[in-house]
Amino acid sequence: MSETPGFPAAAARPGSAGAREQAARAAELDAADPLAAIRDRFVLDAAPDEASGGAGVYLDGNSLGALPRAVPGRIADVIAREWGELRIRSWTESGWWTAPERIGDKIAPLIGAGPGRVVVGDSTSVNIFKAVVGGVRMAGKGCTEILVDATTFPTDGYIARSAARMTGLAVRPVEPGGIADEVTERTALALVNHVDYRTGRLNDLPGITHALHSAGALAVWDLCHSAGALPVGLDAHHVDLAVGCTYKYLNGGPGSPAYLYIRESLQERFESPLPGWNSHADPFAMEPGYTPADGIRRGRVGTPDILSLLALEAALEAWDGVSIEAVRTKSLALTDFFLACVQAYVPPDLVRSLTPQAHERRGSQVSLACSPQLGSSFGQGGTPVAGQVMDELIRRGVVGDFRHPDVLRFGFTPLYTSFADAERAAWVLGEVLRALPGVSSGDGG
Ligand SMILES: Cc1ncc(COP(=O)(O)O)c(C=O)c1O
Ligand SMILES: Nc1c(O)cccc1C(=O)C[C@H](N)C(=O)O
Repeated sequence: MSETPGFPAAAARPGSAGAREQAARAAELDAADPLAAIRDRFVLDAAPDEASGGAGVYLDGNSLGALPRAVPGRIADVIAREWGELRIRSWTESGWWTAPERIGDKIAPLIGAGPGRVVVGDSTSVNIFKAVVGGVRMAGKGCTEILVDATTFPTDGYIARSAARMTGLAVRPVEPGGIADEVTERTALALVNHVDYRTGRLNDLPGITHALHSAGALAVWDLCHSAGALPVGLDAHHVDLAVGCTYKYLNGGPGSPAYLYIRESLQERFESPLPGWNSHADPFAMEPGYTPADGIRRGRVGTPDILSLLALEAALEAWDGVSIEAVRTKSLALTDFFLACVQAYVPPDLVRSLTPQAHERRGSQVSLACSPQLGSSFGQGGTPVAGQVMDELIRRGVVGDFRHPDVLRFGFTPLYTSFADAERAAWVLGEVLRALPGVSSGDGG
């Protein structure tokens, strides 16, 4: 392990009383964890280990989920047998043609949707386009604007602006907490992130959806950072349209296809802005005129990305026998415990949690703002130190990520993250921060 300039080599971990207490608590929590055995369904590094200095704490499942063990064998079979031997017959005999709806129905219970309401395919960005233009086409004639979450992941804003230009509407950015006050009878829809990608704040999906409906507007939710991490309740809260990716907490793999949810009672009115032949009522009639399919199939576009789709289907087997409620319970316990360990191990005032303390406002990540006012060797011209801190954490085996300008993000995937992982990550963070110039170095804990 080569050293990062400015950071000493990782020291052997001293056994202070505080650290022993947190490590013992982690062991207790792991022993009592009903989801602990699910970790074996994933390919991960060996568990943190005191003797070796600990390797492999993966806290970036909110960007790219870990590999489920069921995927490689399934994909090998798809390639060798379904493609290699059956070839074109697999569209029917191996169920390739119906995979987008079949896999949509497997995701549906995780986001509180009944069967026939979710279709898998295309990227989240493309599905945002379908949902926003499709939503505007269903909105009242006098509508002049689309509200967009002012703190949104950028792709949503970019696409909403383009969709607005194409439909003659304006985009107005609004903080999610202000939507109930800002929505008017001229609002066609609001596009909102369920969990904020930077801070991990969980927005009030039931309340915001209700406020939008009261003003006659549609609610379009981006579930990228909530699906697979917490209950969403799409049907129960009468959400109109929703999109989300499958490569984060659903562990579908890099670039795995996204999904589109259309409320059942709206499906008949949904007019896709991308009416490709897969969404036609009779695709193999190959008629020049377009007639949309009934039901959720009208959310499809063109030929599905079969290898990625079937990798996702195998990945979803990791959910067999797991309830999303149990995942939420563990997620909150993990993030509570991580925050407690950060408080115990990190010298005061070096980091500040951007993630809400309140459980009802917290997603499944912890974002820590890392102060820019540290030693000059770390902050050239006022550049925050957080990026270098994350580089050093990764070098020491704790993988989170960094978002500009000063955010350290740690994602907790309850299917495979242990309490020992959380404790180890907080310890290493404290160690890295104590090594910064001008920070007094105790042994933490
Ligand atoms: C909230 C949100 N929406 C959309 C995306 C990305 O969409 P796409 O998969 O099309 O790149 C991300 C992350 O990449 C995201 O965090
Ligand atoms: N989608 C990503 C990608 O293709 C490459 C690297 C990262 C990502 C991400 O998922 C970013 C992520 N949505 C975020 O929350 O920052």
